[in-house]
Amino acid sequence: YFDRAPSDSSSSSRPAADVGAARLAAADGEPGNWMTHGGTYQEQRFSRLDRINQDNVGRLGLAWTYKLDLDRGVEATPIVVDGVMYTTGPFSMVYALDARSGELLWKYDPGVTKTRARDGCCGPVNRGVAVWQGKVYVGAYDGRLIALDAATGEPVWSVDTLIDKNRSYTVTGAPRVVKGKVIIGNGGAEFGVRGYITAYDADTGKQAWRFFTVPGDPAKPPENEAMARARETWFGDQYWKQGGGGTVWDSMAYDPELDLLYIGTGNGSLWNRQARSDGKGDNLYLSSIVALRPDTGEYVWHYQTTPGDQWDFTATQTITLADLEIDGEMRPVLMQAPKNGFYYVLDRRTGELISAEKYAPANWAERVDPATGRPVVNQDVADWTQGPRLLVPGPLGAHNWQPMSFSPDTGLAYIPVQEAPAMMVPDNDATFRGKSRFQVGSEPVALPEDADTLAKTVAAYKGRLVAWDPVAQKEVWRQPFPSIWNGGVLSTAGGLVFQGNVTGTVAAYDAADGDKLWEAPANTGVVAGPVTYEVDGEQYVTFMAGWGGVFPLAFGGLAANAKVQPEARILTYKLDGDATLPEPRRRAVAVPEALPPLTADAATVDQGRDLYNDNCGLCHGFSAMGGGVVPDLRYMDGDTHKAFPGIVAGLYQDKGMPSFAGRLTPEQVEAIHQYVIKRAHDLKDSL
Ligand SMILES: O=C(O)c1cc(C(=O)O)c2c(n1)C(=O)C(=O)c1cc(C(=O)O)[nH]c1-2
Ligand SMILES: [Ca+2]
Repeated sequence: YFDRAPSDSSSSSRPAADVGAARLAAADGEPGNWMTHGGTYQEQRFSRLDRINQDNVGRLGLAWTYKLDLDRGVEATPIVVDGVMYTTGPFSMVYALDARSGELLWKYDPGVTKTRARDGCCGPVNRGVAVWQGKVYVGAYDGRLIALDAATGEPVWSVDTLIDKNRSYTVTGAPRVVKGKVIIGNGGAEFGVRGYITAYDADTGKQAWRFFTVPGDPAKPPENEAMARARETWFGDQYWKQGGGGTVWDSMAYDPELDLLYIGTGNGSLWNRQARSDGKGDNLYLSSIVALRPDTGEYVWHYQTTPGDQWDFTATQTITLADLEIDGEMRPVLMQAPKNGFYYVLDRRTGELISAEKYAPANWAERVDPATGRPVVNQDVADWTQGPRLLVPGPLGAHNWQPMSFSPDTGLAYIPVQEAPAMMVPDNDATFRGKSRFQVGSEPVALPEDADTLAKTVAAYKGRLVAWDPVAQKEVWRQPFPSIWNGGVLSTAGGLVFQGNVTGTVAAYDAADGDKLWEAPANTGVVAGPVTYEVDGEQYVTFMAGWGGVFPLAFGGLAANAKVQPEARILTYKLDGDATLPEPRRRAVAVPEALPPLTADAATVDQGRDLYNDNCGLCHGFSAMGGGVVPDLRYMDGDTHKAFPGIVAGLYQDKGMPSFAGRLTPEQVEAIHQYVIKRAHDLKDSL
């Protein structure tokens, strides 16, 4: 019953040619494939395959590995159709491989300009492709949506999805295909953009509809009724200059019976509501789940998880559909564990709140009031526009994009939970500063520079895999990790939960009680969500390995307990697999014997710190502590120090280091350099 009825045409016809509405809607009936981002339209990331199960999972070994071209963050969920795997690597490169052997069938590099990496918050990551009727769709980091021939990887069509080249939009999410339309959003709400999502005809690339998530130019009439209603919840005219936010950068799900497409929207842009909306208003449709008609993009309902968001509390985390028995009644629900720390169960027909409870510590709100469906916000604790505040969770969230899973067998959700508090310091006068700038309405982010405080902060960053009962709204078991930023999750009918983690391993747990049943090295931190599939009667489990994303880039100083080398590789396991994992690639990371002297006075170093954190910190690590993915500047050798002004002016553009000429004066570059030299001395002194 698990295997698809063999058809004469399927072997001889073009790859994935018959992946269409009927096959996708019934995807749970053919678990040998993994045909959509979340496994099925319900996005449960649960597989009915059980050849690999609790009794034999200890026998898992590598079936094959495949090294990706670029060692940067790997966040893709592979798609597997009829024995072929379609997946992506950094900078939106697409790979098609024989799912049995890992043999490369074709590769497609969209040629994203490497310096574009600066235009996104979290690195040139990509979360995977969609497949539909013989085509493979990828959203390129620079905003193009590209259709490839599934047989050859040749481009069939390409459209530019971006509306404004003067704003830093990027695409990191996986497209979804619903009823012949490819749907893609974008990111950029840390850079001043207006969020939207667009649907394109899957055959031709012709635009079908676009839904904006926040209102547009206040001088013009609203685009539609949903925008008219949203506008009443925004104040002043700043939001339009600041972008507004609400980017749809990751999650979607679809209910074919209700014919509703669910999208998750992101944070406000700027984060600071004082600077964005006169400090008031719900600011619809930020941090919301919005239900749309997939044919037209017409608004049907919304539920806002974080009204008036000012904490980067995106509601872009996994949207999972399931049927749950609640108070004796089967309810069609939608579940999400967004950044804000509450686990939401909604009725997906109407958006009505069924329940919401904290799945992790959260100090911004007391609880969600079931009568109003709204959070009871701790204004004094959480409103950092009134002054510096320690936020729990901070902007990294109690759960980020790493996908959660839901098992209908156990009735439990499996969530990569994290504790990542953050101190926010306001800049209430912030205004839009132009493209390619991280701008949220705060003072530049800084990490502790003294060893004791840093160690305490590192220790406060805790990660765990949590099994959550969504009916009782309570934790059932947990598996702790030494840091945050653990991988996405897969659960199976074999009673297993699979997850990679920051310690550089991949593992399987007992879905019922969390006991670890299997573990294997990955050489690198694993953040992507694993998948499982079956070919010729053999079940495989694939992890996309490769350390990256926002935590190692920006907060590398807190990743001391993580396996930070960014080796990008596909790891596929089967029972009794005997392939070997190549030796980890070692990087020479020694502080040079002779460091340039620190010549600047304290005031200049302070200026250099702010300039560094504002201009360099998001990629090279705040407070000049790298996370392994791009160079940690404290380790620069003598020649690099000599070339420093030239590098900042564009010498290494081919390596992805953009030019800051025109943004920074030579004096400012020198102040930054002096700060980096100071941090190199700090490091050397601490060894
Ligand atoms: O607001 C946005 O537009 C936006 C976009 C993205 C993205 O596209 O990757 C992230 C975030 N926000 C974000 O807040 C966040 O924590 C985050 C983590 C990551 C990642 O890939 O590691 N992306 C993003
Ligand atoms: Ca964000």
